[in-house]
Amino acid sequence: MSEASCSELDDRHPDPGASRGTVIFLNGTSSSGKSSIANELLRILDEPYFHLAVDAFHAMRTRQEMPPEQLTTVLHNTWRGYHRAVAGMAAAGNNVVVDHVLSEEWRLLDCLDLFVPQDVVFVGVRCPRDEVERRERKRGDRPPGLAVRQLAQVHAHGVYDVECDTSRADPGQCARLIKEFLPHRPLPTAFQRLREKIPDAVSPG
Ligand SMILES: Nc1ncnc2c1ncn2[C@@H]1O[C@H](COP(=O)(O)OP(=O)(O)OP(=O)(O)O)[C@@H](O)[C@H]1O
Repeated sequence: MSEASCSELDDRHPDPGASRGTVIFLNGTSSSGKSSIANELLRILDEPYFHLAVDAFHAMRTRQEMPPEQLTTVLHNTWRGYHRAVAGMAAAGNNVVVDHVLSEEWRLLDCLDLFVPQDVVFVGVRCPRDEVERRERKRGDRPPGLAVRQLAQVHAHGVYDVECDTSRADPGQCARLIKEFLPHRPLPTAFQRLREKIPDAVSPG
């Protein structure tokens, strides 16, 4: 390729190089209110953000029945692909809101391995047991008991940059708390501290 055509290509595909996106990582059980906060964040944040939800990835999959062993692998690979899609979007300079359920340890290890730790704002989305059960019953589109089964593992790592209790604050208030936190993020971030705590944070997944 000639020098001229190379520079034309560069003009059409500007590469800002060093810039990476911020990842606002919402973690909580099902029905804790993550999607509601993500929607509010996209409404109020000044910079462009993408809400990447794993449900959207599951919805892209073909609908045909498969045997249980295959389904287990396909679900696992969907999660792994989702993590890599988030990392890829952030690496290309896009800001991302992730809503995630860290109900299996490998998911956190995989994210710690993939995401640039100083770019992650790790948000604990807390909601007490009685209230998640009430919401789950009311919405009726999640298997009964799902949120309670996830409660013990989801927050087991114990470290966040910022936390909200959605039984005390509505999604708008939680989103504003996160927005106000963004310009004052102390270092090391929760992801940096977790990588120190778990030095071989390389996913077995
Ligand atoms: N702060 C809140 N106060 C009261 N109700 C809320 C709050 N946040 C969410 N809800 C309600 O709880 C239900 C679940 O909310 P949402 O879909 O945001 O949860 P989620 O954590 O994304 O769940 P899932 O992981 O199952 O998709 C919805 O009916 C929503 O209206």
